[in-house]
Amino acid sequence: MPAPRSCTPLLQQDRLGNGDCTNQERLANGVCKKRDRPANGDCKNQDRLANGDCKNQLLARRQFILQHRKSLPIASVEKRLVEEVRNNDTLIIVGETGSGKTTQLPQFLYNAGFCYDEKVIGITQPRRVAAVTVAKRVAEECNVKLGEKVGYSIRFDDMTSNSTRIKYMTDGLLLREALLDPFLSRYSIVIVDEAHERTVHTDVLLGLLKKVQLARSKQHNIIKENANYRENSRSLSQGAKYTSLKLIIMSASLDAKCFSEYFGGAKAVHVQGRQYPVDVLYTYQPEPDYLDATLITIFQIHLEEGSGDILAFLTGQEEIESVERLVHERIRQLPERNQNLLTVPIYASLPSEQQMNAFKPAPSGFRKVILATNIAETSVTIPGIKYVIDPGLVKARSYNPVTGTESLIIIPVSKAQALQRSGRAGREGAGKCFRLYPENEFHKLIDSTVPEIKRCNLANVVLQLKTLGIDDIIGFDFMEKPSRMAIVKSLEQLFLLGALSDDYKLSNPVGHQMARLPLDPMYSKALILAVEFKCLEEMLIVVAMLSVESIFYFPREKMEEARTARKSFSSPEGDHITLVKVYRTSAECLEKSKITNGKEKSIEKKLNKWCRENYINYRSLRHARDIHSQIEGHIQQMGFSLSSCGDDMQQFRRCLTASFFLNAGMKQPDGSYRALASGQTVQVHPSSVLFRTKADCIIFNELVRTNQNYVRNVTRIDPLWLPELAPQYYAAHS
Ligand SMILES: Nc1ncnc2c1ncn2[C@@H]1O[C@H](COP(=O)(O)OP(=O)(O)OP(=O)(O)O)[C@@H](O)[C@H]1O
Repeated sequence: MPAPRSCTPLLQQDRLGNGDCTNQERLANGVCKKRDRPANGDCKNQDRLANGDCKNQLLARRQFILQHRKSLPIASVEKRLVEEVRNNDTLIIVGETGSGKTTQLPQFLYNAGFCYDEKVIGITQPRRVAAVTVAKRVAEECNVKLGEKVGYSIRFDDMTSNSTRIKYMTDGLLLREALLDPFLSRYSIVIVDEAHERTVHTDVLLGLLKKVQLARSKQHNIIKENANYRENSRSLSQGAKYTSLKLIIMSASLDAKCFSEYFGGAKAVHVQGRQYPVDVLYTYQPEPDYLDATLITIFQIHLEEGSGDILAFLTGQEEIESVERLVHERIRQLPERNQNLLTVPIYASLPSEQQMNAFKPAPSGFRKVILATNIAETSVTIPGIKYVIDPGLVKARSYNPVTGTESLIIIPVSKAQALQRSGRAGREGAGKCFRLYPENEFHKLIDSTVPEIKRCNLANVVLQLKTLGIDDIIGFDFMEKPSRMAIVKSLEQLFLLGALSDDYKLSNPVGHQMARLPLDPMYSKALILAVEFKCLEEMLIVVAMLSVESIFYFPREKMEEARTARKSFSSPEGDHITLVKVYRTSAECLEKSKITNGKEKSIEKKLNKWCRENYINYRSLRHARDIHSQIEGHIQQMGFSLSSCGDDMQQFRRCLTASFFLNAGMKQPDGSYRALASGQTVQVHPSSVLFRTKADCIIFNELVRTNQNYVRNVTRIDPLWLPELAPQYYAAHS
């Protein structure tokens, strides 16, 4: 392997202009001082707390945080912002990345008395990792234990208590809360942060909050009027419950006008200024291989720039893992003095405690490079990051309502996303962002991301809205309406899955059960049906394993060994049963090591070793185990009992057919398949165990579009099962 090239040609906007990025004088300028600062969390140990040194460190840390808060741009407009919130029921706040919106505004509002009558200020984030890390930071700033005054709540992890008044959460979680408390009566204020991301949850939440806000102010007015006539204490206390709901929409890169219009001309305010500058650099030419360009830039920074950690944005787990391997290979070729570079991955399907590794400081003398998907794009502050590498791409969902197929495709980021990414540098000092595309390409990017609601299957959204009692989906006040065709398709799908009655109402128990499970409707249906087919144990494993990215991995240099290892798990019936085998064999390995050595760490080590030997992705498997136990909890709450079909895997395949019948394919004379629901021609993906042995009829879980249409996670079925087990679809379509 050749040593890394010294420099990808980069042109610094504004300041440098000449594109020379090897000039040591310039590079020395922004040396990060972060390691001089008191380290976070240094004083956990109680013994050391008693020690005066540590107390001093804590005091210094508090002082430092206080100073830091005062220096944030938002600090100078605290009074004005509080006044604006008092005077407006809905407010839109736009302020630069790092100006202090997410961490400071909730504290301003708490101090201004908005948590009267034990009300809560709720702040939603599109991503779990942001909700958790920001809550931790704000708890530290408030000098309280996390879960007391300041807490967070995300799916399967609730760190709040009765005393929590500032609550960070995912937007999906607030939607689920609305199912139990349609007036969101615990909240005095809801802040929808990073609204520019326009995730499907954000968009549904905005529509719902608009309704709740209206309903709450109506209730409030009625109760106030009643209370004027009779000093009735009961109606007064109800009045407290139904005080009007304040709504704040926030982002650094928001089209304030369109949000304002949606909220009936709501006022928009701008918070000026940012704390530290970020220099943005571009390449001279488009980069033909963005992964290679990322690698080169990582080493260019490592070898030529001053201290400070690196955050590189990639599109998914597989990419992150392959870049991670390449970085390790190249580190080994460097002189020993330069080998002080660590990699830390972070992506959505990584277990939470492993995600948190990205937030831990690198050991002294080391530089860390965080390889991240867009989960690290907004809201988060990763201490130590001074350099951001942005290849300008993102993996996004795309949906074709005509064929009913959803796929993940790699597309250029929007300007808003590019801005957010560069905003991850310059949070503790001046930073640099290396955009791996020419500057003119930046100007061609779309301003903001196309809302997810316009490019995804809406079955989940529709089921959620129906559960909230919203029956007229087409008439629902979406900020941007999804296409009528997409709505109709999802209503049809839910009807075929048995969630809706023939007048499209959520009037049967299956629909309610499906809505209770936090899964895609087809997966929920598979679990519910598995009770009948007596294969819930197997289906639960499959659902958990399919919820993570790539269980198997095939390193380029050891492809043959990896293939041989996979063969030992392969089932001739297909990928689903293969996944069951992997899960069960790994569970046996765990059991064995529990018996021989009960210590948690060494058990995990054994599992890790077993995974390496079998070319199984350890991180994915751990995540699948987590998901398995979380869904098992739901299933138990719903009163289902786990039953296994034992060796009768036909039962299991029949159950798959009964639930995933919309994803069936029939072999064509040329060896390709015809997807029966959409009529598209598809190929079995090379990663499937059925890639070579072609079955006549298959069920698949996923359709991926690259240079052609591939189906992944495939199982062989008997074509006669389709009309037998899904007559509602196949009898009608035959
Ligand atoms: N976990 C943390 N550790 C260290 N510093 C932090 C942390 N969280 C926030 N900060 C500091 O507080 C500043 C303000 O962060 P905050 O998230 O409130 O900004 P913001 O305006 O919401 O930015 P964005 O739009 O990027 O979310 C950061 O630039 C950083 O200096």
